Amino acid sequence: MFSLTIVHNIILAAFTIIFAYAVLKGLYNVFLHPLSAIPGPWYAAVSDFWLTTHVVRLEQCKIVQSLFEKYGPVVRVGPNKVFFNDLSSTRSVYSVHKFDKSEYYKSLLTNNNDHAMTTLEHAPHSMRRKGYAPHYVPANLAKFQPEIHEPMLELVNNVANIGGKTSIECLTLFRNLMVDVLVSTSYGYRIHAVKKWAADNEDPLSTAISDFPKRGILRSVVPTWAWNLVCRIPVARWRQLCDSDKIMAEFVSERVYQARTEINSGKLDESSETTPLLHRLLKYRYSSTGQMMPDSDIISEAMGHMIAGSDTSSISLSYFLWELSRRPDIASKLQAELDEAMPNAQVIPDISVLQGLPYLNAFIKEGLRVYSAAPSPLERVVPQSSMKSSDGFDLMGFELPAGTVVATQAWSMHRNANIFPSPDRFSPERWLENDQPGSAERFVRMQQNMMPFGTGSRVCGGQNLAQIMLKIMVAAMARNFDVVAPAETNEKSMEIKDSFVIFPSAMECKLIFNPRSL
Ligand code: HEM
Repeated sequence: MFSLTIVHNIILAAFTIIFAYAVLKGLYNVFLHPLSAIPGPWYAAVSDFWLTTHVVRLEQCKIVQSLFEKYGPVVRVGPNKVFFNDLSSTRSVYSVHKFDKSEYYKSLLTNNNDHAMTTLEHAPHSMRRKGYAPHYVPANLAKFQPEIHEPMLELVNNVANIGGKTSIECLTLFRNLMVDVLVSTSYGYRIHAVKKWAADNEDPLSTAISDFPKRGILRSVVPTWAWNLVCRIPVARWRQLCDSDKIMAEFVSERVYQARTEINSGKLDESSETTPLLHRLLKYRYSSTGQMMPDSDIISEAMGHMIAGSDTSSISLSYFLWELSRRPDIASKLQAELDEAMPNAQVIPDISVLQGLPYLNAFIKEGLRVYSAAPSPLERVVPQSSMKSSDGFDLMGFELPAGTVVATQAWSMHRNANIFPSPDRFSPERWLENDQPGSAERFVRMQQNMMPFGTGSRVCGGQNLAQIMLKIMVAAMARNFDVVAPAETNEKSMEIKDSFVIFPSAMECKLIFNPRSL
């Protein structure tokens, strides 16, 4: 009896101390913390809990936007986190000072190893980037057009065969197309994911790529011991999701092994006009050490590109096509331009022709503004000594100490009504040149505020490929089909949710493609 009372009192005392500590810490964070002068809701300053509740409800971008609307362009969103919505601060953080990334990015590791996206520090990142960057320059990508056109036209023919009789789930279809393109341009290998889709066969790699982010979210909220246990649950679909990292790693490892064997046996076709990404990486030496890139780095890097490139592009295109289904005015202008530029709907013109089509390009710019696939805060950390001030970093008059996490988000930069009037309206026309006074200046301001691919030294490494793919996919689909949304695809099902990348709330985008009389 006596010992029970002691235990009871000890527990009570422990709870009281923890509670008192939490209250004092909260009060310190709100009133005495070096960031306490920064506007924002007091409950966000107390702890990270409030923002996390919105992250798990998949609505971080919208909630942050509502804070900017209420508190202005600098907002404290957590005890140690400040987000801003301002062009010159964006330049300063991402392009001039090139702050390192925050720990958040480690949740995107592939094969438990870094790739360009997850390498936090500037110097090691820059070494990695030099290895892959030459692959994505426009002149090199243009050489891969046959590898892109082939699965694209195969997809068009398969969709035409369905003849608009049933709706098609676009996220899956276009992810398969991206997987075909990424696998052939990265490894010089054909996986035929679109063909498998047409035959109603699932492609395990494509499924693994789509499962990987979901696995990442689950993995980050479950402790390792519990994760190892739940992954043993003998349900095939569940095991597939748990193993998505492994499935991708095995696929890429096989490609590395195959390419090394070809190189060592002198069988590699050096005369080929195109060099897949993998072959570049296999020959790449880190500039600082002169060492070859180790296989583990090559594998995680290549996996990182497959993940970064497939869902982002397929989600963007799905939203673009949904917009076409709702806006016959836009669809008819786009089709009129494409009918002229693509007299034969089964022949995709050279990319230089598509790049010269004003309405297509305006449509894609507006699509990237409204339906940016990765519009989330891009977190960086104020370094120990920043060049702006000896004590910290001056963000629009607020002194931020070293270690503060700072970020801006494309979602808000793209919805600034001073730069983009009626920002919620989808209007390709805003990107078309006109002879109204001030039009050129307005155009420059809009360009400066666009950041669908991020900005500065960590800008999307594959943005040129994404741009090429979006142009080809929109041109081929809009030239060949009229897009109609079935009743199940509507404002509610397509409501944007975000978890770094966006997706429709229904997790699908079903559309009907009626073949046009060509
Ligand atoms: C519409 C499609 C795409 C969008 C919206 C998009 C968006 C982004 C964004 C916003 C970042 C910057 C992340 C940050 O600063 O934290 C990024 C990084 C990256 N993206 Fe993309 N991306 C797209 C397509 C692609 C494609 C097709 C590839 C390549 C196959 C790719 C490869 C990468 C890589 C490698 C990085 C890391 C860059 C680095 O730090 O060196 N992305 N992407």
